[in-house]
Amino acid sequence: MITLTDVTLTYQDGDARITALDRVSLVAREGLVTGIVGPSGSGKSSLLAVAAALIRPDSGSLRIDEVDVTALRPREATALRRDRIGIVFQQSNLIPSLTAREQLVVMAELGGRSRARRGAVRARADELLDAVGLAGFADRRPSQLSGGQRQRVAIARALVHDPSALLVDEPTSALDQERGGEIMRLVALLTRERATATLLVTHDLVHAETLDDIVTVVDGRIVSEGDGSPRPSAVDSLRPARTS
Ligand SMILES: Nc1ncnc2c1ncn2[C@@H]1O[C@H](COP(=O)(O)OP(=O)(O)OP(=O)(O)O)[C@@H](O)[C@H]1O
Repeated sequence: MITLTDVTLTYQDGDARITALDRVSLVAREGLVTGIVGPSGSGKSSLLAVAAALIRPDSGSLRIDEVDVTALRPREATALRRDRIGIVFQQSNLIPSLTAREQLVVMAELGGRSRARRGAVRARADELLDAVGLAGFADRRPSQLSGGQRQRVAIARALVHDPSALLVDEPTSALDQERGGEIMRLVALLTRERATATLLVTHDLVHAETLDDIVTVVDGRIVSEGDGSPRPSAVDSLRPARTS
């Protein structure tokens, strides 16, 4: 579960300060995708960055499950980010020289796993690539994959440490509508299967049926939120996705 309580975030802008988030509170529950929508510049990415423990807010708190992240020392926050938080960026941010499998193995080894466990790490990478519809693509480099496939690798990579929080920033922005829909359904399916609390920023609602809950941000404030319970259409629309 991700819990933001009364979060305010400002940025220095010359002599002035911009308030990007203004006393924002929200709860994202495990097994559900909470969509964050709102106009450009409203604070969506800032909200995601705070929830990912990438930016510390000026005030208010972030909890991941039972842990108050805002009370942690920087090193503890880094460890928590690695172990409990998976992040998927707008662009897939893959390393060009690595194969799909290696992208996941490198992420797994950031956790300091020993060589003795290499076989297990590789098996885990292949299991995740299979889960995102990329069985058979493990040896391809990013340049040998389509945009949708690259985004699938990025999603698999975010799941390597079996996170409880999954944060996804505009995953469809580089894709056509059909591929974008496949990625959104995949995120929804994995959210349920792996019981992640998923926060997903999107600028449009074309694929709204894959969201369980929708939070609207305007001028750094939440102006509307759902009731936190799954919408029937979101549950019904899930099917195992294949490669795109
Ligand atoms: N590093 C920064 N320094 C100063 N101001 C910033 C910084 N990052 C964001 N802002 C400002 O904070 C506000 C919120 O920005 P944010 O990127 O969170 O919005 P957004 O809703 O994600 O926008 P978009 O949909 O265009 O990506 C905006 O006014 C933006 O200009």
